[in-house]
Amino acid sequence: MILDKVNSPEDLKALSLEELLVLAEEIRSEIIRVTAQNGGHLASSLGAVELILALHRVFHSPKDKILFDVGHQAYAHKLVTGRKDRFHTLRLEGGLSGFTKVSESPHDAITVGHASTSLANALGMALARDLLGEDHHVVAVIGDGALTGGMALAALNKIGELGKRMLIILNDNEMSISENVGALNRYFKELQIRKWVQDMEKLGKNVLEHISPRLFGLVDRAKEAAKLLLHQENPFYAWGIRYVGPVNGHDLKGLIHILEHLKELEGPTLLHVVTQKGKGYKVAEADPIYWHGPPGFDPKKPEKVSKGYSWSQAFGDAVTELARLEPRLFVITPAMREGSGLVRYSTEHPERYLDVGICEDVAVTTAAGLALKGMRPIVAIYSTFLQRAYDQVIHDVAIENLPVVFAIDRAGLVGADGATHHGVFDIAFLRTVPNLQIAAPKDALELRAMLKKALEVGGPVAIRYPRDNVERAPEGVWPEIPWGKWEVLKEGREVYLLAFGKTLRYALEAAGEDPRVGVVNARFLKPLDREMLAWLAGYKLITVEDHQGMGGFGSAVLEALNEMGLKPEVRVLALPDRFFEHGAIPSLHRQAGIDAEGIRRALREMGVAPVHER
Ligand SMILES: CC(=O)c1sc(CCOP(=O)(O)OP(=O)(O)O)c(C)[n+]1Cc1cnc(C)nc1N
Ligand SMILES: [Mg+2]
Repeated sequence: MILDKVNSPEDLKALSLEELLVLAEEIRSEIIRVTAQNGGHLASSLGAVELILALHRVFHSPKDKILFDVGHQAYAHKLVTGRKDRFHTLRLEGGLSGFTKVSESPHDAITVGHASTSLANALGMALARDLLGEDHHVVAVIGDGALTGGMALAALNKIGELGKRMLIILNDNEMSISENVGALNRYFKELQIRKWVQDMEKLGKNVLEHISPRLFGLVDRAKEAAKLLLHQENPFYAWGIRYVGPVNGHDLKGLIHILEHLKELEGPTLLHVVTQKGKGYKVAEADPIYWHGPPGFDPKKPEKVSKGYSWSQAFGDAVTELARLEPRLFVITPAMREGSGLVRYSTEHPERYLDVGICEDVAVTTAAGLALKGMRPIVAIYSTFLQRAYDQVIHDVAIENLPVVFAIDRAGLVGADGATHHGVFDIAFLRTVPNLQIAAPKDALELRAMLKKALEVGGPVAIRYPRDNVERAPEGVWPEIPWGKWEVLKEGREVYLLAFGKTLRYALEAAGEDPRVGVVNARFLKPLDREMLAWLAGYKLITVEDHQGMGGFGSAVLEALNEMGLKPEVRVLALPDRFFEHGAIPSLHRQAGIDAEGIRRALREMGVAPVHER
């Protein structure tokens, strides 16, 4: 295999074009093989193979900095930068990250997972390069989806003003996870299909190539110049950035040729590259949405697998029904229609659905605008991505106590996506915000009850639920829920376990039939159920949460007990003050000590050893 000869990007410089083309196919096969075993971002990485080979052929990483936005499309980059022998460990505990990661390789210029950060990072590196008198290239690869993020657009504005030498590669496959959105995306599409460009293309190819390649070359350059000229309305010009393209992102020879030229240019240049998401694997080309991030599959007979009924689907089903009952309901997603379970809702209620693109800040503040006009918006958002809209939650929603519901999905440790995607800070950063209430349902029925009640109680309400499957709740059932009240699931004589969401299952498992150990579904995190807490203070207490310990649920319980002058023995089981890497969720919970075994350990330490151990 050619790949066997590639141990660093420099090895690519010695390969012929034919060898590079063979290598591209070998890399595709390896990406399919390992993603089939481990799961991962298949379609994005297949679409970026030629682009990555061309970049590493032309530039000299790690001296030249090649940044990948989001970093999920960089499997080919990992394979040609000395990690092919570990590639089979992709996204596995202790194995390679599914994204680029500075600590993993000197070729990984940035640690990513969240979108739209590459351009500001690139600007910083270019500024430092020039200040330090260094001479290297800075190249940022950003997808059309990531370019919908405000950070990216704001960085472009600054990059154009400062005029630093750098190359931005817009990897345009017209897809985010779902179909991409936004006016820029529409413009890119138009650029690709602009009639006259197509006609010129056809004319150039069919007629001129036969007459004189030299003349064909001239016309080609003339076309380029004409494009540049006629694209004065091209937004990148407004940003002060040279725009080149669109070019075929799978034409390895053409990419190398154009990159060789562009690397010599001064100032910021954007090369618009058109690729196909899933390129080279029929099922992924046909359905880049499902094959954006499939779980494992049979590479010979790739079929979609159902991952079971998830909390996301339970949420999607609930709001789809709720919208029939509440005409003011409006659901917003920041580019996560599938991930948030909103495909059905978006089909049934298109007029009250909005995908704003990868811009969580816009999602939250758009919801504020809807609420100010009397609507009842729900922002469907992953815990980790809500971090992008923290000020908007405070400034645009909470200060005016607006009725916005935050349906926080992926709350807790999320597994193979790792540290950039774990949703383990939301309780801490939300519970300090006045007016904002926080709840965590124990099952799909309680989720329905909370969503419906949240629309009635008014003010901002966050409802958090984990990345997990859940038992489906019957349609049409909307149970009442005593707002702000916890519920005792099991009586206990000596100690009570206070848990919610996913850790409730561990608490019930640890308590078993032991009459000394009670279990409380502490489903309201703000406000806490102080009345029940005062009663519980007569027992030993263990709080359990899939969240950072600092500022989490346990902290809130300790603060409340202190304010009430109550001093029971309390153990807080939560994540320690460090980041958790990627790995299987049960294993991560075990490491954090928040699973049933961790609870039993705490019970032993409190002198309540499990019955069979006495
Ligand atoms: C991995 C992940 O979490 C991805 S990949 C992706 C689509 C990116 O589209 P792009 O066009 O940039 O790339 P493409 O896949 O090659 O088409 C999204 C929305 N997400 C979720 C997401 C949401 N919001 C933020 C801030 N960051 C991320 N990463
Ligand atoms: Mg894309």
